Amino acid sequence: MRLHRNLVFAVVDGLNLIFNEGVYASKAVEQILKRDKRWGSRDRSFIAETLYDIVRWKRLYAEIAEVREPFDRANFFRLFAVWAVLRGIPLPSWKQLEETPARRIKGRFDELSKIRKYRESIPDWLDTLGLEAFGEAFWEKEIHALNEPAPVVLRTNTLKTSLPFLRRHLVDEGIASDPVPGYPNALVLKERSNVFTSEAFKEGLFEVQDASSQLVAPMLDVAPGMRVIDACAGAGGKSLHLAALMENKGQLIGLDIYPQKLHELKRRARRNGVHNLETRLIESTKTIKKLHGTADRVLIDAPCTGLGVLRRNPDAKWKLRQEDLGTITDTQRQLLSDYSKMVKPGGKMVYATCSILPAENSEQVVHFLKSAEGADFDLEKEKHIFAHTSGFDGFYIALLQKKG
Ligand SMILES: C[S@@+](CC[C@H](N)C(=O)[O-])C[C@H]1O[C@@H](n2cnc3c(N)ncnc32)[C@H](O)[C@@H]1O
Repeated sequence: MRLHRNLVFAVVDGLNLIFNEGVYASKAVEQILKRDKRWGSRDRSFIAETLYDIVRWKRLYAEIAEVREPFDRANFFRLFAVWAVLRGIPLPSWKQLEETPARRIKGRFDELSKIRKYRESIPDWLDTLGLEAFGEAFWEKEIHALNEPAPVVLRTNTLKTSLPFLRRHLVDEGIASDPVPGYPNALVLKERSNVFTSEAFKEGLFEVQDASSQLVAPMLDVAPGMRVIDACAGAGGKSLHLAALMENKGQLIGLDIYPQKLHELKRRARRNGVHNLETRLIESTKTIKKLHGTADRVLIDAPCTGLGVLRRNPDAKWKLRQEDLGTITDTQRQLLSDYSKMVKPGGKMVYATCSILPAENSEQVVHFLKSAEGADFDLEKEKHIFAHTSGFDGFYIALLQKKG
């Protein structure tokens, strides 16, 4: 592999955006890729994948490169040099990369790989937390799996097509995919590709959604004609799935506190051919009070640490601080208490997170069931989904039923 100057410089600029300007990795990649229309798909993949790799392995690479934050430009080139040397990619003789000690890099890598927090490139607090929650053997497997790059998984939009038809349609566009046993609407791409530019996507035949995330909406046990509330709808990954399961019949209400997310949800709903969705911005407690006791089904896809989706958002390892955990669990507790009131007697509620931490998951449900609001609910079933056992994102999904 030959390294091209403008691509490597783009990577360095991307690292600066992420580590010095606080831009999310996904946004930084988007921003950098817009820079040069002449870049082909290989160039784009090189920039995106290298950026994600260096973000994922930041702690390990910084330790090997002997650089400390805040990083300057020279530090970013050193991180890049570590990335290249560890992949056996010959370094060009640019002045930014001269004096790269290749042999020392490999030696440091071998040495540091003996220590989990460096090998898996995670902050100390996260390593301690994982160890306490799961014990060493389980934690090692899970954090290792969470550092693997994630496959691209599609969810067939059954309002518009079927999985076999979508699969054939994608082949016609040069995109090969495989069904995933146990996930009735999922297709996993054989090779990473930018599916957002495909005709099938523009026609709303699929959404990109991890296989574990595709288990959330079916757990809510919805049927056409019901009144369903997606209380933390965001840009609507789960709302769109719920609408498909409801066959566009009944009423689906998507709530969130951010108008721009609901705006994006409406845009996606149009592409998906969803007609039974209404969005409502939560501006005060009144929005929720008006809905008390009215819903057959409520989904609380709660804001969380995102520790189950590190494969997609490796920068969460560095953005999240240990002290954030308390604020996040307080919010989750409050949402369970407030939003469960929207469920009708006899109705059902799903509480879900894309985290693996018990404190955000089963411990929240146990606490809720012991509270005054939770006394009316029974836990029907729960799924603890881990990356190393499922091969997909880490998730937690609990189904609760309100007594009749
Ligand atoms: C895990 S995300 C939801 C993802 C979304 N359901 C999906 O499938 O694409 C959590 C969402 O909760 C929203 N949120 C945060 N605080 C909230 C609150 N107090 N009430 C409702 N939504 C809230 C966030 O804006 C975010 O969109």
